[in-house]
Amino acid sequence: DIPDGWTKKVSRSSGQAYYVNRFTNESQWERPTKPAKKPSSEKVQASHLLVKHRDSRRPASWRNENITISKEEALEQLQKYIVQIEKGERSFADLASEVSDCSSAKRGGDLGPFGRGQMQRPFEEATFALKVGEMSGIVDTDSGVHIILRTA
Ligand SMILES: N=C(N)NCCC[C@H](NC(=O)[C@@H]1CCC/C1=C/[C@H](COP(=O)(O)O)NC=O)C(N)=O
Repeated sequence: DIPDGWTKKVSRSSGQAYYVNRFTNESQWERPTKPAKKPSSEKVQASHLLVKHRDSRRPASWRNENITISKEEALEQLQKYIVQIEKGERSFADLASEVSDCSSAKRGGDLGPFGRGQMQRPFEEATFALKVGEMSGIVDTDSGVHIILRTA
């Protein structure tokens, strides 16, 4: 029969067998060859500074009800913020609270603890790859362009 963690089902439309990962509920046509992986329950905590642009999924924020800058312009702004933080001219939280286009700006950019599957994938991958206390480079999501500071 099939490896642990998988359920075999038959597609009503095609009569084909398919396999469901009991932990993630993801399904696949291919017959699984190894046990289904349990998503780790590991939590991380991070703050971010988000600069939205006209192609953002929601081009509006607490500080600007109609965001029209181009993605190129947003990247230039973010690059300047990175330099200010790396030179120690501004703290991450201080700058995020002033310029971040996310409501988390009110909390210095803090998003609170989160596990896998909660944030957009590029943001999640970048955060989980950081050590605690480390700042990311520029991370691109449907929300806009971000820098991330992992805090826990
Ligand atoms: N669990 C917490 N704290 N809140 C739920 C987060 C939902 C999550 N959000 C994101 O992935 C974006 C990118 C990283 C942070 C983030 C914040 C967005 C960015 O702004 P928006 O594009 O939404 O206008 N504002 C709030 O959600 C998602 N799966 O869409």
